[in-house]
Amino acid sequence: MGSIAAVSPAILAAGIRKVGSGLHATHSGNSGIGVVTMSLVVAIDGPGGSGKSTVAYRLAAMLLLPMLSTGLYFRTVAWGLSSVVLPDQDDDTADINDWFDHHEVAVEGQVGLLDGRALDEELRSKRVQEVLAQVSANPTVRRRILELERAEIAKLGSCVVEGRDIGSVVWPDAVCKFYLVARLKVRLERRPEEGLQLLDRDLKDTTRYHAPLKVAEDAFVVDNSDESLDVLIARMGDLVKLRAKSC
Ligand SMILES: Nc1ncnc2c1ncn2[C@@H]1O[C@H](COP(=O)(O)OP(=O)(O)O)[C@@H](O)[C@H]1O
Ligand SMILES: Nc1ccn([C@H]2C[C@H](O)[C@@H](COP(=O)(O)OP(=O)(O)O)O2)c(=O)n1
Repeated sequence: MGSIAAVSPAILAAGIRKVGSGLHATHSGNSGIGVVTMSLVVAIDGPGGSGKSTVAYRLAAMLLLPMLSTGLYFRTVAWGLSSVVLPDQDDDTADINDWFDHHEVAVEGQVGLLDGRALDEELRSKRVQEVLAQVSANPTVRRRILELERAEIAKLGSCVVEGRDIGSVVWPDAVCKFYLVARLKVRLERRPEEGLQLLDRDLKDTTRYHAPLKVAEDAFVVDNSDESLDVLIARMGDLVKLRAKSC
């Protein structure tokens, strides 16, 4: 694990432990022999209010890559499931599989799509906030969303992906992994509408049995409490380029 706070990208790069190439060769074309393209996935994980979406958006723009906010899958499913069935953490129910079999969940930009209907403000509603942690802890929900996330990342090819378990579970071979943190006071100030519910979600996200929020062992921990976004993005961009070159 590294820290981005005070050291230069070159030193940081030397401290990275390599677990995979981070570059995936994908074949396109019906023959199976088609063009070989290389993809570069950047993973950004961290707790709520640490700045993941903001940083992912800015980093993706700088690197000219698309971004994917995986929290939107969980919020969209929480919205859909909350009107049907509330899953217990360890409940691997047929009901949930059935729900997924009969509904189409997708993410496009910063909106979730449920059966083609765009959900935006709904995803930050009280109804979603109340069930989000419970839905996110359910193993069936996680398994079904994991399939969607991986399919979307494979489709995008190269992208910046943010969430809770991207570097540890969804895409462990990401070329560069960041784990964002920010002081609690700062996070609460940045998320006034959520208040102390943020703490509750932190606790549930980090202690759930399936794919808990944790720092991947080869991730850079980035403190986003005080640094300006411009400085942070420039450093992170340098690191991604260094990592991509070394693969
Ligand atoms: N370095 C920063 N300086 C100032 N504001 C920031 C910084 N990083 C994030 N923010 C702000 O904090 C809020 C929460 O950030 P967000 O990206 O939504 O966090 P997350 O996706 O981790 O929940 C947003 O309003 C964002 O503009
Ligand atoms: N990769 C992910 C992304 C989100 N989740 C769950 C857990 C989170 O509390 C909710 C909402 O995620 P989201 O990224 O929208 O939340 P924040 O903007 O970080 O507060 O979804 C997850 O379990 N795994």
